[in-house]
Parts: sequence; C-alpha cells; structure tokens
Amino acid sequence: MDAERVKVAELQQTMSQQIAAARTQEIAQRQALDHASDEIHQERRRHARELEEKDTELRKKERELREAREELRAAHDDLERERETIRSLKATVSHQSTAHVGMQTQITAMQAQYSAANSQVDVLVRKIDELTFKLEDANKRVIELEQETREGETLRRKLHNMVQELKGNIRVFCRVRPLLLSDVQTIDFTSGSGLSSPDPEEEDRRREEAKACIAFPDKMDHKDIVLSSSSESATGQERKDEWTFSFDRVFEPHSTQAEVFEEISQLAQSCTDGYNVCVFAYGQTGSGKSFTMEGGPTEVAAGMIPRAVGQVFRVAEQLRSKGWEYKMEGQFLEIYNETINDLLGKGEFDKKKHEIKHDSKTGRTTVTDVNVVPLASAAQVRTLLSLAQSRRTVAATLMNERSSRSHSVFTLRIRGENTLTGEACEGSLNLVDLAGSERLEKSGAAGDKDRLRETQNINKSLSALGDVIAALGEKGEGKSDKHIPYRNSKLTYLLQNSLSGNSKTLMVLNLSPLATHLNESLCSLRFATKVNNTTIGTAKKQSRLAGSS
Ligand SMILES: Nc1ncnc2c1ncn2[C@@H]1O[C@H](COP(=O)(O)OP(=O)(O)OP(=O)(O)O)[C@@H](O)[C@H]1O
Repeated sequence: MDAERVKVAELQQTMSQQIAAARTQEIAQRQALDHASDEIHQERRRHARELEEKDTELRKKERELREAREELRAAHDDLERERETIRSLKATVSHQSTAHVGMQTQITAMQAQYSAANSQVDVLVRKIDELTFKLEDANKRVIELEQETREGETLRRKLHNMVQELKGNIRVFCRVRPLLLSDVQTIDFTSGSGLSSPDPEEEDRRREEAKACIAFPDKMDHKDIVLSSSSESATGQERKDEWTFSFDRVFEPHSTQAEVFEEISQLAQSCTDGYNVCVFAYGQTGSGKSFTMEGGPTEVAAGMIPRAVGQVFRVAEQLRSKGWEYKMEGQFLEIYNETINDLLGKGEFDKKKHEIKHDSKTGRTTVTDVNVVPLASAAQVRTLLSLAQSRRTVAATLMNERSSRSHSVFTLRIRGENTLTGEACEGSLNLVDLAGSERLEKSGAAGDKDRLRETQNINKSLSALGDVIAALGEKGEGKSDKHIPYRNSKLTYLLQNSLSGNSKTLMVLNLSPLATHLNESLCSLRFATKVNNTTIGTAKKQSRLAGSS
C-alpha cells in the first residue's frame, strides 16, 4: 500500500511535474499561440493594409485604364480625323498635281508665248523708235503748219475782205415777208365781207386778192424781183405795169431766218477782222424789219442780231486757238424824234441828254452818258436785247399795232489781240432796225400832231441816210472833195464811222406782200436801188489791202 502510496505519490508527483511541465508547455504554447496569433493578426492587418493598398492601386489602375481608354478613344478619333484630313489632303494633292501638270503645260505655253512676245517687243521697240522719230518730225511739221495756219488766217482775212469789197461795200438784200392771217382779216374788215370765213376756198380767194403781184424769176442767183399791177384806164382799157428790180439777193416769202443769215454771216464775221459792219433793216411799217433783225423767241425764228452776235462769239472762240483774244462790249440806242435814248439805261425813261463824239485818230464813235456793257457770252446779249426791247418806244399806228416809231441801233464793239503774231484789231457790228418808212397819208399820221412829228422825223432821217449814201457814192466815183452830210440826222451822224472808209454796209429791204402796199413797196424798192447802185471807197479798199497785214 505504501508502495502504492509511494507510487501514487510518485505518480502524483510525476503527474504534477508533468502537469506543471504541461502547464509550462501550455503557457509556452499559449505564449507561442498568442505570439502566433499576434503575428497572424499583424499579418492580417498587414495583409488587409496590403489588400487595401492593392485595392486603391487597382482602383487607380482602373481609373488610369479608363482614362487611358478615354485617351485611346480620343486618340482614335483624332487618328480618324487625321486620316480624314490625310485623305482629303491626298485628294487635294492629287487635284493639285493635275493642276500642276496643267499649269506646267500652261507655263510651257506661256514661256513659248513670252519668247514670241519678246521677239514682238523687240520689233515694237524698233517700231517705237521709228515712230518717235516720225513723231518728232510730225511735231516739227505741226509747228510749221500752225505757223502756216496763222499766215493762212491772215491771208483768209485779206481774201475775205477782198471778196466783200469786190461785191461792193454797200450791198442790198430784199426780203418779202409772207402773208399773215391778220393781213387777210384786215382786208376782210375793210371790204366789209365779214371777219372770218369758214369756207377755205373763199379764204384762199381772199388771200390771193390781198396779195400784190410779186414774182421771183431768177431761180438761179435769186437776184431779181418783179412787181406788176393791172388797172383800168379812164377810157376803160386795161393797163398793165411791170417793174423789175435787181439786188445782191432777193428772199422770197418762204425764206427762213437761217437762209437770210447765211448771206449775212460772212459780213458779220468781218468785224472780228477789225472792220466796222453796219446792217440796216429798211422798209415800211409792218414789212418785217423787226422780225428780220430781232426775230421771234424760238431758235428757228431768231433774227439777225442774236444770230450775228452768236456767230461773232463762235468765231472769237475758234480764233482763240490761233492766238486771238477778244474783248466785246455792247450798247443799244434808240433814236426817237432826233433824240438819243439809252435802251440799256436804268430808269423807265432816259432823261439824259446824249452827245455823239467821234475820235478822228482812232475812228471810234462814242455817245456820252450811255451804258456800254462788257459782253461775255451770246446768252448775256440775248438778255440785254430783251431788256432793250421792253424799253423801246412803241406806238400804235394804223398800219401796225406794235409799230416801232424809232430807229434802234445795237452796237457790238470788238477788240482783238493776237498774242502769237502781235496783231491787233478793233471792229464794230452795228445792227440797225430803222423806223417804218411809210408816207404820211398812209400812216394815218396826218391828223395826229405827235404822229406827224414822229413821221416827219423818221422821213427826215431816212432821207438823210439816202443822201449820205449817195454822197459817199459820188465820192467813191472820184469826187474826193465831196461833202458827206452826216450831220443832217442823228442816225447818220451816229453811224458816220460805220458808213465810210473801213466799213461794210448791208441794207435789208423788207417788203410787205400786200397789194394795198404796192406803191409803198415801189418807193422802198426805188430807194434801195439807189443805195444798191452806190459803190463806196474803191481807192480806200485797195490802200487798206496793200497796207493790211
Ligand atoms: N418772214 C416772216 N415770217 C413770218 N412772219 C413775219 C415775217 N416777217 C414779218 N412777220 C410778221 O409780220 C408782222 C410785222 O413784222 P415786224 O413787226 O417785224 O414789222 P416792222 O417792219 O418791224 O414794223 P415796224 O416798222 O412797225 O417796227 C409781225 O407780226 C411779224 O411777226
């Protein structure tokens, strides 16, 4: 038992030792376990951390992958676009290549052209040289021709004046005006057969009856006019009378203002050559003097004054290229009852007393206290003319309700200087509308004191004009000491320098076509014939020609 007990005690001890050893081992193992558990825990934490890091990294990689994919897509798109651009560039390049080939061909062609043009240029340069040479030659010729033209112009002036002089210094034109409606009405009125007839045949018959028998037989040169009348003698026999007159030119009733002016234009031109030109319109009241000289308001109806003035301005302008510079001035006077009125004056009536002065040295005539207007254009002259027209003394007579009872004298003075040739000239153009030339009993003036005085004055001055012309004619025929009665009337005294010597005169005789005016027409024709037969100053003409430059 004790053995047992010792055994048990030994067992117990062994067991206790074992237990203690087991405990120590357990503690050790536990410690090892704790340690291992710690390590596991740490490992886990580390692993978790690593996992987390990996996760973060993964997410980062995924984001980067997404971004990379995005970029890839964008790059892909870019690439597509680039490809597209490249495709289009390739197309352009191929197009350009084609164009280039075309251009190359063109360049080759152009080069060929260029070299051809170059050869042409060479030819042209040679031609230009030749032309320059010719141009220099031509320029020299132009200068020579200009010189010749100037000399030709001087010669033309000489010849022009020679022709005018050969025609005679005083020329006479005769113009018969057409029958007017008012003429027929006047005849109707006096014959008492009613003022207007609706019957055209009756109208024609009356027109024929009203007309004087006037014929124009010279259809070539238009120089003759024949008046005829038939009457019954006391014994009942028919008596026929015929009168033939010849003038420088006869104008029939249908003649236009332009046709009349054509004949006068050369004469008007003389004043730009330094001559005094005088154009008179002569004839009984209502015969068409004012119509001839002033004319109507239209271009076609414009009379000799506006046409002559227009021509003078035109010629002056043309002569400018030949070195001529002209200055022009105008005056417009009226002689009424032997008194001078200034038609360009300011007031309603001209109350000033005007005197006529002649400068024997210069041959210039001036009238004191009258307006002399510098003229710059033909249009300005037209304005002056209408101003003067409104101021003219117009009085009624039996024969023409707008009868002008005064002489009107329009004077255009022209001074010219040639800067190239050194020539100078001074001329004047006098356009005179004479008062009606009818006799006393016809004008109905006999019963009216004022009209009687007017008519006497008109007749006095017209016969003074006739006397002056006749005396000038005698002087021209050799009576060098013949006295010329210029002072017998204001009209002749005013026109003294334009009627003699260095002057050219034209008288336009105006005739009425009416049978009732036949006697008056015959008187006018006889006066005009006397004037037409006058030749003035032949000797003077020659000396002027010889001396003129
Ligand atoms: N050639 C013509 N063509 C058309 N009408 C004309 C012509 N000549 C004159 N007449 C007309 O005859 C009328 C008288 O003419 P104008 O007034 O010119 O006469 P006049 O001789 O000047 O008269 P006065 O001596 O009274 O001034 C006017 O109505 C005018 O228009």
